[in-house]
Amino acid sequence: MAATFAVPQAGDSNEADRGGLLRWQLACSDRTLFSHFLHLQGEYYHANVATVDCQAETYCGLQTKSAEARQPQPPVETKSKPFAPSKKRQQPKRRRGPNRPQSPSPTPEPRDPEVPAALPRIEGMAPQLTGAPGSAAAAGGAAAVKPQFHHYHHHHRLPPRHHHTAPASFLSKLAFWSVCSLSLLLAFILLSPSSAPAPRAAPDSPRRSLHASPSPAASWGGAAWEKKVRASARVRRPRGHSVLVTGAAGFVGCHAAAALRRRGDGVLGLDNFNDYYDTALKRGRAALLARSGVYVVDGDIADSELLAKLFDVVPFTHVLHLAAQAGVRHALVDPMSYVRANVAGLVALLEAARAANPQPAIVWASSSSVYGLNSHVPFSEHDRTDRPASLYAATKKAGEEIAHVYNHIYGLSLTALRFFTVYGPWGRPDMAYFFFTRDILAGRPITVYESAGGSHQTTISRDFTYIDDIVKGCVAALDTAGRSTGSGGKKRGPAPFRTYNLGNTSPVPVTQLVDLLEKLLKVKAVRKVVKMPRNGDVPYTHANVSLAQRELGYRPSTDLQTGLKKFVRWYLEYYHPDLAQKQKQHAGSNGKGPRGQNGSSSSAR
Ligand SMILES: O=C(O)[C@H]1O[C@H](OP(=O)(O)OP(=O)(O)OC[C@H]2O[C@@H](n3ccc(=O)[nH]c3=O)[C@H](O)[C@@H]2O)[C@H](O)[C@@H](O)[C@H]1O
Repeated sequence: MAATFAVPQAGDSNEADRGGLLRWQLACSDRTLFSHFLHLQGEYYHANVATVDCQAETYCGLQTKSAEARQPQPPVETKSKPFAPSKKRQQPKRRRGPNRPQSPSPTPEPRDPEVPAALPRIEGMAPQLTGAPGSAAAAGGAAAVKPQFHHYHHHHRLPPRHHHTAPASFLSKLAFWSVCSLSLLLAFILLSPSSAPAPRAAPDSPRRSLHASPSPAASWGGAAWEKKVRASARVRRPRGHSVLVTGAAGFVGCHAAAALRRRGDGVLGLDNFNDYYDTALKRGRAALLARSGVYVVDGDIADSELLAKLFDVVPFTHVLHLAAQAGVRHALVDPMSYVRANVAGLVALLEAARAANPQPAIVWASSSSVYGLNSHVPFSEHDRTDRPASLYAATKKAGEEIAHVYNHIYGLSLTALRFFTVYGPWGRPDMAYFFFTRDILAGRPITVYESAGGSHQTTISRDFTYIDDIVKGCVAALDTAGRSTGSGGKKRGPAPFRTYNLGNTSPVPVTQLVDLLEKLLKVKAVRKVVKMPRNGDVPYTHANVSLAQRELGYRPSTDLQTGLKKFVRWYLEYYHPDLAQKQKQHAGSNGKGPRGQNGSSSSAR
């Protein structure tokens, strides 16, 4: 801890400061040194109060305020005999009370013989405590204690004690130092980096700091583990794929892995189960996959050793790379998590893939957000993507460029899919449709953005795309991906490099999304309409999917109302089974009959 304490001095020009008892600054904190301080305070209480009065201040790195500005003073003779607390306590008490000289003297007061006894300790500590090069205390303990200090300290700062009886004076000093100690302790606690509250997400927000959630399954390797990996990746249909799905415990990942597994592809999941949002939801998705025979390895895409091992154990034909740091607005909170996952993580994966033998074809999740400030609608793959509006978008755009490098140099087959606001059962709690549902049910207000004006758009709209349509697009992209051509780390010929929009092609205003949720939940939303802040959001998205239609046979078929109905049904069953039961009964009594447990045809259940 470099701590500087400034005590009003006789020479100070600022009278107001003189009146202050103690001014201090903590440049940084260190528990060890603070504990020294506490220890020294203990010494103070054991020692003669008047004697150690100055000494204790010096221990703490107390400096006269504006010390450098004051006139040079005659040097003070200090002895450097070793500190001997017990001896010190035995020494005769210093004069105090009415007998002590009262008037401030312009000449230095000779140091009390008791004071030097403590100086060696002060000398060793002061530089540490003050840390201010050239400061009086930093220059060396006792010499830094200037004569006026004593004058002011004894005659101005605590004048009343001179008129008290000895016990009263002792008590007042005790009280004074107690207050000082408590203030310092409080300041230490507040300013200590370790105890300072970590940046937290807003209350009830699913977002938290991004850390892989600890799990007993987080270790990997060994014969049993390899057996599980092989079994999960085993292909069960003729000409089926063996697919490594990264982000398999994520929203799109779990649906896609389940769909691939259903048709007999070999699927191995990989996920680091980070706590960007509720890890229980991720574990729930992984548990569903486990029931259908898909093992999700608990590991990080940035773990090159793990990736090499996986490619060593399984000759994957494909990688569906969906692991990423998602969310547009969260990039304001934790920008580095986007760089780590979407840039460094992607490179780690591509490195492993290019070194693998055989090289897999890679299909990966880019985003509609790469269109950024593009105003040419509907967004086509040929439109500009060089004006991202968020760091999330920028990292996805960077990913597209990085992918091109690996295609160009190593012959990796690469397909980027630009997803447009995907929603559905088992969705992401950080997305608006999800937390709007949660907040509407809880009776909490929701913030609905409206256009900030100035653009040709008047309402904020999204091309909301249902999860089943996205999964179909992913599977089609895997099925049509040409082979990677590299081997032994060298390109052997040109390999496919593709980019597709996967959207719904019909943008819906966010206000209409809320209308639909109100209807489905049978609860009126408390809307707080605000101008869209500059948080990375764009006012409007609309996919042109003609390329995906032509080359992948992609045809989105779920409108927002139908998709939201499936989402709401799942949400209620998952979070509010009692409410779901009531709705079912209500629907039954209206002659509609009970519905299935989950409306998603590609349900991961
Ligand atoms: O397709 C993408 O590329 C991205 O889609 C998704 O981003 P978005 O389209 O922004 O979805 P989402 O957050 O659900 O906000 C929806 C709407 O609600 C508005 N919105 C949002 C919050 C709020 O409090 N109020 C509000 O009106 C908001 O202004 C917006 O108009 C993915 O999260 C992202 O990872 C990425 O994949």
